[in-house]
Amino acid sequence: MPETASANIGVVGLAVMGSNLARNLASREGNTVAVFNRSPERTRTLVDEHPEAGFIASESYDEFVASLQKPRTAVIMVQAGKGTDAVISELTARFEPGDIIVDGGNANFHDTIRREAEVRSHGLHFVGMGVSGGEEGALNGPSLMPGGTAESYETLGPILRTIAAKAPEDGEPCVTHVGTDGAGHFVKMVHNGIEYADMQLIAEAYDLIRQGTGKSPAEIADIFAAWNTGELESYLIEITAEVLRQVDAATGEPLVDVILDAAGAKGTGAWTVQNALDLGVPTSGIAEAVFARSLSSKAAQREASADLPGPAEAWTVAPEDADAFIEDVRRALYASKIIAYSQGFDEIISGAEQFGWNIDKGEIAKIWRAGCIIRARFLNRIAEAYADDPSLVALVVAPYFRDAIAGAQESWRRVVQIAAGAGIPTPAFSSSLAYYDGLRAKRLPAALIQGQRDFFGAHTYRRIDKDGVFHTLWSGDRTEIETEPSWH
Ligand SMILES: NC(=O)C1=CN([C@@H]2O[C@H](COP(=O)(O)OP(=O)(O)OC[C@H]3O[C@@H](n4cnc5c(N)ncnc54)[C@H](OP(=O)(O)O)[C@@H]3O)[C@@H](O)[C@H]2O)C=CC1
Ligand SMILES: O=C(CO)[C@H](O)[C@H](O)COP(=O)(O)O
Repeated sequence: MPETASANIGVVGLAVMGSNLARNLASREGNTVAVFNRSPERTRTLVDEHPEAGFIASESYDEFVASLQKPRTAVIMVQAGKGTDAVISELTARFEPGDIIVDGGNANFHDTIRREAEVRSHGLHFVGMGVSGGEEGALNGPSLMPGGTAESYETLGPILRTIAAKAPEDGEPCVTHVGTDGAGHFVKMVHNGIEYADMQLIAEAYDLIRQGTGKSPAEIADIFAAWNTGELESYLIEITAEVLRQVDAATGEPLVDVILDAAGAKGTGAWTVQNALDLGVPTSGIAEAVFARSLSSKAAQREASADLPGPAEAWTVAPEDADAFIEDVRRALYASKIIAYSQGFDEIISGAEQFGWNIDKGEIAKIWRAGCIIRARFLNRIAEAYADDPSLVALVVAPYFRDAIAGAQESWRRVVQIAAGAGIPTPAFSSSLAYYDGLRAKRLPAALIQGQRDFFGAHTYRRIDKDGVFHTLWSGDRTEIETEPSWH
């Protein structure tokens, strides 16, 4: 048991994220970091490998809590779900009013809302904090999305600002108080949904170029590296080039050709879509990205379907057209990426309304500029768009994005047409374009759907030419009556 409470912050959970976050904290002036892990071996390994960090290590919750200065602050970095609840229960039993428990795991924000209320009932602060950037980000500077009370952020904010990534444009730390209770984890969830869409779009771009031009992964790596110097500049484009360039030591083949084509998922993308459905937000590009991973993992169905008929003729791009095709794909990728972010921010707006959070969209764009997986040059444009018009209804109508899509849309349409004709699945490219055209449409066939609903279920409809709610007597003389609204 430590003789004095000497740490100003503690970390519970010392797997890849917690150990790196603890080292990041310890490297900042003024911090003394207490560390604890359920299995003591991890704690011992961390302390042995990093004596320079000056960790105060504990092998029990009692010791850990005793090593923290009051008011105590502990960051939990454990497996989200039951592990988080177990640690919260141990800390809550030992912490005192005014102490702060931070959950930096990928928690479901509904759990965070529940936990915040429960922990608050003990007089403690609970901060659900989204952390993005993986292992490297946790160590050198993640993007941080804390929720919780403004009061807890007064204590926590200065420490978080020191460990967060710094935006390359202005050096601003990538952290902001997102909103109360589950707001931070909600925004992190949407971040991950956008991450799924971004990754799927990149994968579709790669697939089209590979199948269309026959270029090798290494050649396509060069294309992505070139794209990374322009408007598509982003971490995900950068690492795509790295992955495509990698050669498998065992076979000498490109690594991408020996990796099983079944994409995993831990659940945050699915949460984004589940909540979008609950909120009535059309995040179709993100949904397609989640479903594309599911489809890729349906081994039996894919095997059984492998001989199903496709296009009669094989498709390739003539060598003299290859550069133009690749440029079309680049533009289609940029336009679709804008849609993915537009849908993600739409979900943030609706979630904020639903849960009573005052989320500053421009600040969210700013804290995603560095440290996180979706960091990208064009986040500056999103921040500018919300600075120009904080009540912007959709990113796609902001002047910069409107112009960007105007410049890309002919390419985008060609790419989707070619993919459909060639039988190459591009669910994210295609659904993003359909979403864009759906938003643009002066009139949608939803009118027919309303007519059908009224026919079979008397669900009623509204008219374009007068107020009120109407029903046609379909089973009677088919005259129209004004009526009470049915449920939706
Ligand atoms: N990996 C990544 O890139 C990112 C991860 N995250 C999130 O950060 C958190 C930590 O991730 P990561 O470092 O990958 O670790 P894991 O998600 O693999 O979790 C392992 C850690 O959880 C601890 N743990 C599990 N169950 C319990 C329990 N009941 N009581 C106490 N401790 C428990 C383990 O302790 P023990 O050693 O005893 O088993 C270990 O320290 C997760 O919530 C994850 O979703 C967020 C952003 C990125
Ligand atoms: O949170 C993250 C980055 O922001 C993680 O990397 C994320 O959990 C990866 O998700 P998945 O395993 O579902 O692809």
